Amino acid sequence: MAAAVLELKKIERSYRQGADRLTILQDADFALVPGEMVALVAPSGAGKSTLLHLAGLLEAPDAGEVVIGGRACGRLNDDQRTAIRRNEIGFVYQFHHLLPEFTAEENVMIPQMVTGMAPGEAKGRALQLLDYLRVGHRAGHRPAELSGGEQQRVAIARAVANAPRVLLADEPTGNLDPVTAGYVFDALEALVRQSGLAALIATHNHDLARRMDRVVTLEGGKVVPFRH
Ligand SMILES: Nc1ncnc2c1ncn2[C@@H]1O[C@H](COP(=O)(O)OP(=O)(O)OP(=O)(O)O)[C@@H](O)[C@H]1O
Repeated sequence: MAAAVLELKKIERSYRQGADRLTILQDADFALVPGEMVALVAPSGAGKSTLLHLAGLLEAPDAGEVVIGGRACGRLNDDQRTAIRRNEIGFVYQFHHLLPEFTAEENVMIPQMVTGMAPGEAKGRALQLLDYLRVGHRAGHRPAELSGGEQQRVAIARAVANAPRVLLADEPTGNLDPVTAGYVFDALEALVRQSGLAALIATHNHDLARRMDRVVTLEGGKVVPFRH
């Protein structure tokens, strides 16, 4: 089996709630290998977003280690974590979070230019990705002029613009009607399969979850296989 691109090792995470502590993750382990698509299905409030934030270095665990591409991230400083987040991790959220004043193409160019890529090259890759996700014909439009499904496909293109190793998605089709959700998921799946990216996708949609390689859930603070 290929080496994991994302590993969570003995992760602990709890939140203070008034006088109490709410334990979300306790001794949680998880690993994701290249080319793998894993669904994270758990009830609301179970800690899906927390797990994705920890995996994406947006939050730090209370204990345990997040390892990305073989590199333990716990002792890295903010700049080093930001660099890993920019280059190795792509995020897709339930709401697209595209920049409203910029076109679809520009939204996909910006993260590339932040890492120093020349505008011409960034534009070429943006158009290629938008075409691949079947929104190339909408490249010159601003987010408000796009449908929900188109917005999410642009958000996916943006998330993979820097060719990350890991894609983390939090309910990426949660705002869409079932048919549009299916189309957006088709595009996401094709991209993951074609690029060898590893994806962890939180979803409430069991039909989409079944199409992934594995389905996991959160139980007793641990990541465990989902059983029907
Ligand atoms: N910063 C915080 N401070 C205190 N409690 C928090 C914080 N973030 C999350 N929580 C609590 O931790 C629990 C898990 O939250 P999380 O957002 O990870 O759940 P989720 O499984 O993603 O839920 P949903 O499906 O509704 O998005 C919730 O009970 C939430 O209220």
